[in-house]
Order: sequence, then C-alpha cells, then structure tokens
Amino acid sequence: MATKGKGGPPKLNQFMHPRNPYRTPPSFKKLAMQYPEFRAHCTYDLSGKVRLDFKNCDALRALTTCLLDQDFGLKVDIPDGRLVPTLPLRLNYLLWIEDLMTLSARTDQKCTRIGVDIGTGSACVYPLLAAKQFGWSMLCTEADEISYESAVNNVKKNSMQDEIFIKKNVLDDETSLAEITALRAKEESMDKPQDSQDPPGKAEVELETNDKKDLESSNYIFDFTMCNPPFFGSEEEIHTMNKSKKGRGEPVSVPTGAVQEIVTSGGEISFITQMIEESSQLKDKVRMFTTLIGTKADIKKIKQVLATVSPAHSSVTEFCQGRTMRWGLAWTFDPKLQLNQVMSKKQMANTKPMVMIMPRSLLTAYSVPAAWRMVAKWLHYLKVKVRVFKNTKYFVGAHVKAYKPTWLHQRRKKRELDRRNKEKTHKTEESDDVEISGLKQCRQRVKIKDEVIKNPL
Ligand SMILES: C[S@@+](CC[C@H](N)C(=O)[O-])C[C@H]1O[C@@H](n2cnc3c(N)ncnc32)[C@H](O)[C@@H]1O
Repeated sequence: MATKGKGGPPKLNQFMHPRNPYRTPPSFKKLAMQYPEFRAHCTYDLSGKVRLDFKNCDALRALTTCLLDQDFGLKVDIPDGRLVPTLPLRLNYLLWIEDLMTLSARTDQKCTRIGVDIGTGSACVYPLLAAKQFGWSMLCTEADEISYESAVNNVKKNSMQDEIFIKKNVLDDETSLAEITALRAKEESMDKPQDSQDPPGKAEVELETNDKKDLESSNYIFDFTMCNPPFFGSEEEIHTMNKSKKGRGEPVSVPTGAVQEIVTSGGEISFITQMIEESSQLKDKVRMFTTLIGTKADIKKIKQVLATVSPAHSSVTEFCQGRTMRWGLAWTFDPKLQLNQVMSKKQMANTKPMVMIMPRSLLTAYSVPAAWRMVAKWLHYLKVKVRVFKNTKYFVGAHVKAYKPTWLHQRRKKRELDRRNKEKTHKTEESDDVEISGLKQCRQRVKIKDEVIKNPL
C-alpha cells in the first residue's frame, strides 16, 4: 500500500517504474555538499536533516538541474519563469516507452530508435535523457520562442546536435523529415554486418534475417512520438485545480511554467484530440504514438476520441511518483505491436498468481522443492529466464505456486507423526539418548541430561 505522509496525499514511490532510479529518493545532503547552487536553497532541521522548500521555484530549478548533472552528467539551464521538469515522472514515461518498444517487431538492439517529442520545453528534458540514457535519437518541436532557444542551447551545451534535432514545427516540415530519413538510412547502413572472421551462429543468422525482413516491410520513419501536453484550459483553471482537494491536504510543490507552456485552449483534451486525429494521417510514418494525461477524469473522453480513429492496439498506464499521479496513453495502427502486453506496476500487483497443478505421476518425489526443480529444469530447457522474488518462493513470470491438496498434506502429516512415535518408543526402550524432534522431546532430552549431570557414575 502507498504510505501516507504528514498532512498530504499518500506517497506513491513504490509504484514507480521498477527501473526508475528515483524509487530511492536522492540524498539532499550529498547534493548540498556537491552543489553550492542547491545548498543555497537548503535549510537544516535540529537533527541536521537537509530540507528543501518545494514551494520555491528557484529551489525546484536547482534540484532538477543538479540532479541532471549528478545522475546523468547533463548540463541544463532553465530560464526563469519556465517549466521546471520533475525527473521521476520524466523517467517513468521514458521507461514505459522503452518497455513498449521491446514489443516492437524491430527488436534488434543495434538499430537506433528515433522518437518525436512534441512540445519539448526549455529544458529539452525528454530528448536529453532519451539520448543519454537510452541512446535514442530525437526530433522535437517547441512553439514558444524562449523555450525553443533555451532547448537549442541545452542540446549544444551537451554536444548532442547529432542526436537531437529541434524544430518549431515538425511533422509537416519536409526539411526535418528529410534529415531524419537520412539519419535512419545512415544508421541502417552502419548496422549492416561487417565482414567477420567468425561465422555467425544459427540464432544470429535467424535474427538478422527476421530484422531484414522487417525493415524491408517497414516504411516507418519514427519509432514513437511522445508529448507532455499543456494541461490547463485557462489561467483560472491553474488556480482552481491546484487548490487543495478534500482529504488530500495542501499540494506539496508549486506549479511552475509560463502560461503559454501550461495553458492551451480547450485544455489537454483538445490538444490530445488534435494529436489523435493527426496520428491517423501519419500512421505509415510513426509506429507508436504516446501522450501523457494530467487528469484522470479526462481519460474516458480521450479514449472515446481514440476509438474514432480505430487504432490496432492501445494501452493506458499510470505513472506514480511522490504524491502525484499522471497517466500515459499509447496507440498504434500496427497490428503487430500488442501494446497491452506491457503492464503497469499496479496492474502487476493486482494480477492473480498463475497456479499450476502438478500431476503426481510426473514426479518421483511429490514435494514443493521437487516440483520446483522439475519446473526450473523445463524452463531452463526452454531458455526462459526465471527470477526468484523476495516474498515469493517460486516465481516464473507470474507467481507459480506448487499446489498441495489438503487431504494429501494431512495424510503425509499423520504418516510422519506415526513414524516419529514409533521411533520414539523404539529408542526409549533401547537407550536414554532420545532423538531431538520437536520442543517436547527437546525438553525431555535436557531433563535426561540434567539427571546424568546430577548423578554421575
Ligand atoms: C507542459 S509543457 C511540457 C514541456 C516538457 N516536455 C516537459 O515535459 O517538461 C508543454 C510544452 O509544449 C509547448 N507547446 C504547446 N503547444 C505546442 C505546439 N502546438 N507545438 C509545439 N509545442 C507546443 C509549450 O510551449 C510547452 O513548452
């Protein structure tokens, strides 16, 4: 269950993406020691704990820029008054896209992924993280002049001009399409197998043949699009939506960002509706479309809009971080990309365990470890990776519980008891050295020993 903090909504960190590094909160103490610009915003309580004022935009900006530097080696400037991205959410979204792309038929690790970030913001946070952490190339759009300039500078600052392209308008811009098509062609020619002295194994040949077949049949230029759309419909909405909700206490941090960054006419529903409509015209160029959704209440309406363009598959997930939740929607017109195969952490937690009943005839010894050894052997033979989780003894993709019928369990228990009693009677007759089994017998043995000590021969 989520933990409830003092006076605020419950903390949701445990539902963060399993690979999100911020599942373990960063050490403010370490950050304060390393970065004077972060230290300037810190206070210390009586126990010496470092505290940050999350309602101060400058403090939030220092936190994000210092973490980007410390954890990802990214130098980022965010102009005053512009949106300060929080990193746990950004990583949750990118990691989910990474999960979805593993389903893509282009499973070759060598091929560079090319994505589009719609409305990249002044920090250019998604493309920078995507290029640095995942090795993807990104084409981005940014309509706001100040944010555009700042995003271009941030890319230059990190020498990522070969991986990140920023445009004011993108998908209808022939120049950017030409640039990306050229990049894709370059990547593909680089990925072609070089003459090697070792002949490839059978598995490698099969993989390469499948990849080639897939590339031949694919005209996709982009692997995915992503977007954190402007959230609010008006300036008044910013204030009403951020007012404390009953039972949730005061919001922990302040909303950051200029009006033109976070407000759009019609709110996120209208922005996402437009993206969905445009996606059906771009279905041959983009394999997968995704967007962030800021309000739970909007999901139903957005799903209805999505149904009108009849995607082949779609999937909704939730992103949990700190005390806020956001949602992700992905859709594709490619029938091979079964997006709903990727489950969110919450879905995983609610999934019932898979129960396997092992027929006795299959096993020489009918016990849980014996059943597990047999399953593990089959899985090893099938080359299925098995992870053993802390609280589950036996785990195979889903929980695999060895099933023991009660009647059988009781019969075995009775047989064991009979055997012990028989042995006990037998041994007591023979000698005083009673075998230890169970607390009662243990006491009995101690008594016997006591007697031996008291009455030495
Ligand atoms: C909510 S902010 C998200 C910024 C950044 N992606 C992030 O997650 O931190 C939305 C961004 O979209 C930009 N934007 C709004 N309408 C746009 C459009 N039609 N084309 C491109 N960018 C747009 C805004 O200027 C703003 O920077």
